[in-house]
Amino acid sequence: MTSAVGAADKNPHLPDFAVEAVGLDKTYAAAGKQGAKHALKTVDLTIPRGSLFGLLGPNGAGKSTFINILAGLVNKSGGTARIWDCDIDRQTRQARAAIGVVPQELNIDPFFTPFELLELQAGLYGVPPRERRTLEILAMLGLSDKAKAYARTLSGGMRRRLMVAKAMVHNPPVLVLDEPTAGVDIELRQQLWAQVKELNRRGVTILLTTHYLEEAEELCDRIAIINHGEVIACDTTQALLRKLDNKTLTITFAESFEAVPKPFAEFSVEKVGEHALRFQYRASESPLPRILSAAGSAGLTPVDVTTEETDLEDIFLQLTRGAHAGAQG
Ligand SMILES: Nc1ncnc2c1ncn2[C@@H]1O[C@H](COP(=O)(O)OP(=O)(O)OP(=O)(O)O)[C@@H](O)[C@H]1O
Repeated sequence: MTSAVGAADKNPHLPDFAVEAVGLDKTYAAAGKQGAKHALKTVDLTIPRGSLFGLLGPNGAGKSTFINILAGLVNKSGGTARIWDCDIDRQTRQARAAIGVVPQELNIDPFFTPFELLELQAGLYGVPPRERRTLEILAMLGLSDKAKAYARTLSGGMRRRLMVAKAMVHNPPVLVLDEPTAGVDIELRQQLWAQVKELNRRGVTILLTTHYLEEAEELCDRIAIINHGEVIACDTTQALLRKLDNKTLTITFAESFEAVPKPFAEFSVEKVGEHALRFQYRASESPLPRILSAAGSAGLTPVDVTTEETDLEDIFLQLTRGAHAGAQG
């Protein structure tokens, strides 16, 4: 296994993609009164090596299903997936060795110390004692001085970091974090973000699921948005945000009008009520002087102006609404 920490980008033997999923499909069988659930619908997703990739979606979108298939915890119904160039069906052992998963729940045995827990985990993964990096991993996650403390005495933040440490014992080049900051306070969230960025800086490819748009925006260089088991957008964070470079300006006029007056023909504009117009424009433009001069030509007197910025939340809503209507993003 190639060492993730410090893995050089230039190494020609490293794969271009940390994860490649093609046509990944999952239907959970019906159980009791619950009907069958088509949770993943032929998902194609590639995660470039070295990226900090966010899988964003509302509850029940299929995020956990996707990562649990990669982790070997859920059997897929169709499609293929490769982790670090190893097929999860045909090279199962290598694929598993290439991935570390930090689950949502903090399942830590309170009667072990962090050192013991990592040693145990390394044993489970068959890492020979001489290859274990227990102290190094604890240091990397800021837990050196807690190495010999009982886990029950650790703070919530330390426990989260210990979960990350556990997922790193076999030195996987790909680390998956399932909702890493769900229910975590703001200060702790910032700490975890810093830690995740540092791991990524050291060469670990990170895939995280979240339903916090702010988290994806702050941390991730690429984002895929998943809804009802379908990927509805996948792009660099910057490109997604550019799509959001969208502002709305509403001007209320003293006069009423029946249709959008002619001088506003050059704008993307709609009439709202008897007296107001709503303009859509790119945040990078500043159309207000032109709009006001058009208002002058139309003989209208502005009496109120409001603006709204579109953010990731809006695009997310737009896209997910589109998906409800059966459209593809
Ligand atoms: N073991 C299972 N059996 C049946 N249905 C399941 C099972 N696990 C998940 N599902 C269903 O599959 C769909 C996708 O669930 P999944 O947990 O992958 O979503 P998610 O995006 O991770 O949501 P969350 O953020 O709530 O964890 C949901 O409708 C869920 O109820």
